Amino acid sequence: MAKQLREYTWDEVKNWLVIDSRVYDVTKFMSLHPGGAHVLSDKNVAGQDATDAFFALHRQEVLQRPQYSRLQIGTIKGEIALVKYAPEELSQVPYAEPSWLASGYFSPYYTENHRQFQKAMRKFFVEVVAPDAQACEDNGKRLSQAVVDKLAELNIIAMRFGPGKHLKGLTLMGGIVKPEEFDYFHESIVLAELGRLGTRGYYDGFLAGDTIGLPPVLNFGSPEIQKMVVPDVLQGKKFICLAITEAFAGSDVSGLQTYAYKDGNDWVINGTKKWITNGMFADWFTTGCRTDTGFTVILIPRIEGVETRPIKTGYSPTAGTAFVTFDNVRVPLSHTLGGEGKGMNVILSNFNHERWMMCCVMLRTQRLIVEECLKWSQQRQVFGKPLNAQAVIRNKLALMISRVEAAQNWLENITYQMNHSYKEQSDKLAGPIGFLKQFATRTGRATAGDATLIFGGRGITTTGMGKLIENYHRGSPFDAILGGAEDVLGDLGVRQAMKKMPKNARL
Ligand code: HEM
Repeated sequence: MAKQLREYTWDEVKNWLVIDSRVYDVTKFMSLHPGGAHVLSDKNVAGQDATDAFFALHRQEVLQRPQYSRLQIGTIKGEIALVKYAPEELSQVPYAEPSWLASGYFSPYYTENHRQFQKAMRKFFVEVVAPDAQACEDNGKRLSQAVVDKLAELNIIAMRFGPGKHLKGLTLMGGIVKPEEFDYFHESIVLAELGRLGTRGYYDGFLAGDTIGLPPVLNFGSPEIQKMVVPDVLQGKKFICLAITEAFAGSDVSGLQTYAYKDGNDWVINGTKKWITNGMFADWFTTGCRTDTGFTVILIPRIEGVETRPIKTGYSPTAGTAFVTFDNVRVPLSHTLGGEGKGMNVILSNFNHERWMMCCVMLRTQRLIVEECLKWSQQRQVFGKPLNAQAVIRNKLALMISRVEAAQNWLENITYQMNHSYKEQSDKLAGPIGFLKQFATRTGRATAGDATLIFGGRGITTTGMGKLIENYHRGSPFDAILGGAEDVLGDLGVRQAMKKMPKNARL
């Protein structure tokens, strides 16, 4: 039964704490307080309005934790709380939401259905995913099966492969959107809500392996292979990953050494793979192999001869990043995806969607960082004034807002093109998506640097006020490397443009 809260007058609360009109009995908590006991009995704090003192040092969510919320014994008579904890609602902080969600702004791209979908998706991410994200980011465990089961129930796993045949007959998000109406803006909304959690390792742990490992099966697998793999992955019963990079070679696919040779009706595979996202818990490995006829992609189940061990990266082990070894692994020839020697085609066809997904997530996290900085620079007092009274801080805010707004507008433009001409993607979209990812990762790291300076010591601390800044600063270099290194992608865009230069173009 919920505790009965009483109303108090200021005279009655001399020994207690009052934060935003809520009265807390901290008598027993004092000696346990991580910030020390005496601060709670200080004459400017105990029995006084400690709202500003509290919010200068703690995130709102501290008071939501059950062990602390139960310290509340009542409220101050006639006063109402000003600070509202409502993470599922649209933020009213300027630029904290993309303009299509900000009141008074208009967008040519989003419909009422996208808005309804966003509302439901936010609620789902806040209520179901966020607690798991924070726990796994901290303890390094893989995302919980309970969350995977929920994702499967709402068909969110299937939605992460974009619009297409795989959605046919499914009820998406309880029926909010019909499979035939689901478009890339819907998918971008799922990704944005994930990015808004601000937990970079968990984002990759959140089935990123499925999103890049399954498309080669969906697009190039035989009907038998698809039957064996696709339903289980979409229902969250099995997991798949993409195993291309090696210690020997990354983007330079010709340098890969994992070798597959034919023996009767089987491939026999030997080699190693490195930096394989979700490899630690994958049941299937969509694997790039050198074969006698060139580069071939082969689907390898976790069977005898397959070993995975964790790689310690700079972000949370919840991503399941693995070093994979294949030791005389035997799989039927029918596990070839896209034909023998035609692996390059399979891999290239994956890239645009992967890079676009990364842009959706990382730009939403970048926007979250802008929101954090706007809030912090308003509430933090330095030299007797809010931090945002300093022109150097406002200058940083100006640049970070401009960067994320520019990238968001570009992202929406590209998403619109994807809705209309996805088939022409390799021709029309590979270059722009490469440029956008380069831009988003550069701006991301610039914003991470600025945000760290705004937050100072808190920006390099994994808990407390600046924890999201610290996570972003540590995680944003991953965006610049995974899915294609930043400078390589810029170069790709220019090379694509060069191919299209009219031969007769002259100054
Ligand atoms: C019910 C009231 C309070 C609760 C539940 C509480 C809880 C906490 C917690 C959990 C932390 C660890 C850091 C974090 O997770 O953010 C912390 C740190 C701290 N608290 Fe409190 N606190 C309360 C009130 C206050 C008040 C009124 C003050 C003083 C003005 C205060 C001063 C501090 C300080 C100085 C730190 C260390 C901050 C840092 O490391 O940056 N706390 N508190």
